[in-house]
Amino acid sequence: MAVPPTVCRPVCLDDFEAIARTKLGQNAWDYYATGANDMQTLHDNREAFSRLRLRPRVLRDVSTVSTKTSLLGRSIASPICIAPSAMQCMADSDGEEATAKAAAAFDTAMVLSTYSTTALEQVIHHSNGHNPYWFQLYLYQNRPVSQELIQRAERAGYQALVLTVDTPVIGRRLADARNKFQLPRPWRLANFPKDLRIVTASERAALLANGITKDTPLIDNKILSNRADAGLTWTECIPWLRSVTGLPIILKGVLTREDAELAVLHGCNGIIVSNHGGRQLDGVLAAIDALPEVVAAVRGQIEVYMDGGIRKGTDVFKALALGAKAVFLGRPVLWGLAYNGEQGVKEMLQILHDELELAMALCGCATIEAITPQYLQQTPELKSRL
Ligand SMILES: Cc1cc2nc3c(=O)[nH]c(=O)nc-3n(C[C@H](O)[C@H](O)[C@H](O)COP(=O)(O)O)c2cc1C
Ligand SMILES: CCCCC(=O)C(=O)O
Repeated sequence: MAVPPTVCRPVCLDDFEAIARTKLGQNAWDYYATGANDMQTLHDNREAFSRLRLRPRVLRDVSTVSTKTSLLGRSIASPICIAPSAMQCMADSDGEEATAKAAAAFDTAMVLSTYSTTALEQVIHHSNGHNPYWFQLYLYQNRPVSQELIQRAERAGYQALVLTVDTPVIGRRLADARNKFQLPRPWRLANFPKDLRIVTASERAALLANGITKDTPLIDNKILSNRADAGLTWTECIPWLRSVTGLPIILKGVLTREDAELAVLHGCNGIIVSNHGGRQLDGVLAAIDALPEVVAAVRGQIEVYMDGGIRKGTDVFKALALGAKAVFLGRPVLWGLAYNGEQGVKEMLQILHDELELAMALCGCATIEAITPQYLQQTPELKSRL
């Protein structure tokens, strides 16, 4: 992982991480890099990819390799997309705007976090007129606040809502607790008013009575978890969403066949198989290990994507071979931003794209559609998951 100090031009995604480590302060680095509790799942997300072995075919014409694909019917240049990650301005002052420009330059999809440090209207402004922007949602007990956010996202032109379902409460991130993590000024959660108006007047009074103000550390004091609705259920939340929006609904954070079947049953339009980058329930299985059972459960009825631990072109290839329509990147985008803003994210995407093309050529796949489970060694462990 360590990059020699003389190397200033990253050549792989781990190089971006090593450089970002030298550029970010402890507060931001720990918030971005670490996971929940013992960080077992954070580690497994990557380790599980290395357990999958490729099974290449030869003498296939790979003189031209195309990574073109589509998301919910909209074409994109590559299946490598950008996951929602909060508070990107800590990595680079242009934050989410820099990321949005990089996504547009690559003609790929970006999901914007509810907790962005740039207002959602400002971010989509950088679209190339074609590449998909989706808005990630946390739902609040105070539903009018959520409804207003949804309507703003719709008005601004976001084409889908990504409802994160693995975060009814925030995971226990030890480094953030030790640092008493707080979003440094001048950054703020830009999709919300400056004060605590997101909660109702009586909730606000209760928070203030408990000594919680807008200056209290963010993660540790449960302001955000107080705001988020831990009471969401299939039968209430999805119909409510449907009643307030016509946008496609993607569920992010599904890891089991049971929930995948429920997602189809409740009319969701897609699933992102994810364990939130190991930041929520520590000890859950690696995202890539959960992918096959979710793909099998939905039986092609809706699109399935995945995120968690993607750092190499062969990781992307393996995820596609196991049935993901596309993959999403969390931390690598933050490392690209910390390295060199918009340019850094572009460089990071270019390297991963080139690595994917290389993996496709060396496996004998000229198109994304050609990538199937046959390109993976069928170990007993993998067979048990397929
Ligand atoms: C710093 C950080 C902030 C994140 N913020 C959000 C968020 O606001 N909403 C969300 O649904 N997921 C969030 N995630 C999870 C990512 O969307 C994604 O699931 C995860 O980072 C993928 O793993 P990777 O970092 O190994 O690529 C965040 C992840 C990180 C690292
Ligand atoms: C404060 C929690 C919201 C951002 C998030 O989802 C994350 O940090 O993983």
